[in-house]
Amino acid sequence: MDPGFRRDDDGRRYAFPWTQSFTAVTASPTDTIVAIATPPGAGGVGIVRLSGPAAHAIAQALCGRALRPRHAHHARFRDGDGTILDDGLALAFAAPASYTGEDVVELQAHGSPPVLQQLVARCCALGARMARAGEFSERAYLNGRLDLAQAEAVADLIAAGDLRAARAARRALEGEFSARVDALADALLAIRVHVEAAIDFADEPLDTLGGAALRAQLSDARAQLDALLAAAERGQKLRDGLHAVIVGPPNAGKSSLLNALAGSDRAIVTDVAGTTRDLLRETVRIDGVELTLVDTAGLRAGGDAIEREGMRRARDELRRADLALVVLDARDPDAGLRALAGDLDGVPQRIVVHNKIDLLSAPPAANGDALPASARTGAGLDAVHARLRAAAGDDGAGEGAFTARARQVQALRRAATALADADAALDRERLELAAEALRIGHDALGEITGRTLPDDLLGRIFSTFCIGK
Ligand SMILES: Nc1nc2c(ncn2[C@@H]2O[C@H](COP(=O)(O)OP(=O)(O)OP(=O)(O)O)[C@@H](O)[C@H]2O)c(=O)[nH]1
Ligand SMILES: [K+]
Ligand SMILES: [Mg+2]
Repeated sequence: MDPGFRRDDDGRRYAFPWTQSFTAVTASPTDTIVAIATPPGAGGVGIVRLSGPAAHAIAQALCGRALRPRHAHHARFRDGDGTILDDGLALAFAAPASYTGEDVVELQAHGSPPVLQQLVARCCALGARMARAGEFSERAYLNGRLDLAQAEAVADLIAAGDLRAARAARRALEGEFSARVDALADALLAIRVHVEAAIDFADEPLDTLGGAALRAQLSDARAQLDALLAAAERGQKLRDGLHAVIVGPPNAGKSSLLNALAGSDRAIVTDVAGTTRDLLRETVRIDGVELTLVDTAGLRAGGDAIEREGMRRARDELRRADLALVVLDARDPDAGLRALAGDLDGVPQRIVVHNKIDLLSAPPAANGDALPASARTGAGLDAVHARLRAAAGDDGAGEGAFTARARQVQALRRAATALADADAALDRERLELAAEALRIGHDALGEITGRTLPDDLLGRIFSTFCIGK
């Protein structure tokens, strides 16, 4: 069904505000869910969270008293036979002013796994059921407390590997990303209204129907979408971490560079060409930015069966890389690069390092984009750090990125393609085609915030969250 338009009784199309045409997934959960909200393992405090219509009644039975919303109560949590399971704080929130939009209770007990499990078991005996992964956030989404991009940002914030990723998730959680998607969707709706109206006057040339203004609006929307896509792609890298593969000819110093960047002797270094065979993965943090570095076997013709298998793995890994960190011997970098032949084709980004500059008799001459360095002395490594950090989505300012998931980036790309199609269709005055492309673009944007969402997507999205969130 077309979410942006309705037909009146005479069959004429009219625009229908898309935000209103969105019918929330109407499943209104009637059961009360419970889960341990703090991470597994022992801790000073552990929190059990309840959400749903019976949350307050269950907590009352457990604590032996009624809870006033938004007050901290000291309470003894008792089992069915009156045994004290633990004592702690109980906090109640009344619907709709809670994380999920339902009645919620948080029980803060001692962070002992068996105690917390007993509390959960008691809540279940009193009528709750165990929450599925992500079910609290799913309910928050279903009750309109968060849109989908914000709900995903909650999971991203929890999983953030470093401060920059956390900040980007925070921005998405505060709705900045959603607001930009919504603004763009509104702009597209206006364009759709215009095109649909023009279809009804198909005999007239588009120019007389405000065609120029329409084209200007569309090109504006495309520019906004491109900027949003760039910010989302940067955020996706922050979220997923950059996957950088170190490649180069044997003995160029790849393993030495990995060790220097990781700050520890992870990889075996010898002067024997062909030392590294297996892939060696290392998560490194460069000035607070997390990325995965993979050391690989040196690429060259020949080699024994083990080395050839190593090279096969290296090439395989390179195909999945976001970035190739190419290490060449500074004394003859060109020969090294030639040895890599077509191996670097298709890798989205590369950083070339001319290593072993300590062995040069003269200081290295500027050589294109290549970074002169020495894994042995540490010379030039700052520049390697800076380039890696930039490639990992940190533009220095660190602003402007939103954590984004592959799902969201794909939807933005689909929208961008659709708008390009719409533009091309308008060039040819094919209004029906343009209208259809605009609808596809509009729907793609709606998927990001969850305003237009294929039903099966919802379950898949929330099942990737952790329990208790
Ligand atoms: N002088 C100098 N020697 C280096 C430097 N980097 C690495 N080496 C030496 O070069 C040799 C090869 O280093 P590796 O790190 O094992 O090189 P690799 O590229 O991993 O080699 P393979 O795994 O065999 O492909 C070792 O003897 C290192 O000590 C450097 O910056 N300066
Ligand atoms: K070596
Ligand atoms: Mg090596």
